[in-house]
Amino acid sequence: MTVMQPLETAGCGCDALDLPQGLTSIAEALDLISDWVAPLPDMDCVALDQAQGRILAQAVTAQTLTPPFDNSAMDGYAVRSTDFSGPAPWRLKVTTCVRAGSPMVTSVIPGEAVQLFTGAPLPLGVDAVVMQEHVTRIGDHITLTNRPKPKANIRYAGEDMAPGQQIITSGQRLGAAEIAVLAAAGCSTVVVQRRPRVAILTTGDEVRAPGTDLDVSAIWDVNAPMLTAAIRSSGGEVMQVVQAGDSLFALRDTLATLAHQVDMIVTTGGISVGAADFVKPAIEQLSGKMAFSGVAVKPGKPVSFGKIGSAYWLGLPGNPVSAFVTWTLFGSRLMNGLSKRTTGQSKRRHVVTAAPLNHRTGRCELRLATLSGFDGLGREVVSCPADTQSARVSRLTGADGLVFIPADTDTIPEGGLVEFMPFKY
Ligand SMILES: Nc1nc2c(c(=O)[nH]1)N[C@H]1C(S)=C(S)[C@@H](COP(=O)(O)OP(=O)(O)OC[C@H]3O[C@@H](n4cnc5c(N)ncnc54)[C@H](O)[C@@H]3O)O[C@H]1N2
Ligand code: MOO
Repeated sequence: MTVMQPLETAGCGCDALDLPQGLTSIAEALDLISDWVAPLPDMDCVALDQAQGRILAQAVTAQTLTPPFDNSAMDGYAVRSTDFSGPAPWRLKVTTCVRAGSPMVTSVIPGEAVQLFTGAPLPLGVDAVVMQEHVTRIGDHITLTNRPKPKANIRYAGEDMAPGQQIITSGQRLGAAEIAVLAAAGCSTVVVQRRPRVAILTTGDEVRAPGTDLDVSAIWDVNAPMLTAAIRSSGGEVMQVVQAGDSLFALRDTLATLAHQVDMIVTTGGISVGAADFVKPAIEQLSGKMAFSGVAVKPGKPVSFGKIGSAYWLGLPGNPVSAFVTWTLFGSRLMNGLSKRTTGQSKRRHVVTAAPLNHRTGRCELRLATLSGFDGLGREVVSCPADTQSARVSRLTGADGLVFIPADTDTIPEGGLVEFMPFKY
């Protein structure tokens, strides 16, 4: 067994004092998001078949026994273990047959057995079920050569869930497993957190909607479709997707309008130091508040977070890989905070590298990584084919997650230990 060191919470190294001035460390930025975000108070009551992906708002307690009655776990014969004294073989008379969904047979007397199908209610007086493969049946008699163990192949009432038992805590995201538990407990509806309402605002005079013709120096909008998908899969409701040019006044007015309509605005682009980067000046004109402006992360250095009125604002860089990485890191923290999600969040874990990784010190680098199996010591191995290029979107497919190369590390040798954050969890 390999024992790895525990992960440091601020293990990316980007909080070191000698690192880029004015940038917030990753750990501090994540803490600021958690500190600033107040969970949405509203809840919805939804039918169980509409609950997938929603966050449970109230713990659920079993109201009844599950299973509701003692029943057979096998197709076979219900018997009384007291009938098996003396030497084998033993011969019993089969009096009747009970199927799943049939009424219970009330009595089985010594020397008799009842044929049961899986799920059929157990008759009174029996204490074991013998699989039909383990008996010889001739006419209405069965012969057994092995003594049945008491309680064999019986599912007892309440052995799965008992009244008063908490079966699922609040804050869980409902997937197939949780929905199975709720269905077994007889819940037809559940109380879930309201989905965070999100607006996406992409900036850039050069950005065009996919499907339109590109004139000279124009590019298609990658960020809006990508973020629409990412926000929906983190449980958000995309209310508006707006494409704005690089104009301070247009951005200011659009942000002001959106801030009244949604819980959260995600912008992309226009937050660096260029003369046409107007997102922060627009927020300043709206008297917005800034929690952090720039993080010691590569890619994604300009990522920023604050509030415009009552709406949260997450400002992602324009480069699509930077926007993807910073959404993965910070956007999901924000969504989880808004929807009170408490469990199942992306867990960073240790893996080892398939080849040496070189890195320019200064910012913690999040490099796209592909899981490639296990080494001879049973440790999970990742490959990071190339350093992160914030505009090379094609590398996103095939990546399983992000490897953290600490800010102050210039080389990680082959087989070196690194933190890995999976995209799917
Ligand atoms: N002098 C400096 N220049 C830059 C710095 C710096 O520190 N000093 N930082 C660089 C880094 S790092 C990043 S990241 C970018 C971030 O800039 P912005 O967030 O202001 O983004 P834009 O300049 O608006 O766009 C960057 C890039 O991305 C393309 N883009 C924008 N939106 C989209 C979209 N929706 N879909 C696809 N591509 C998009 C845009 O055309 C630009 O090529 O700044 C560096 N510069
Ligand atoms: O911080 Mo930027 O995302 O490296 O290109």
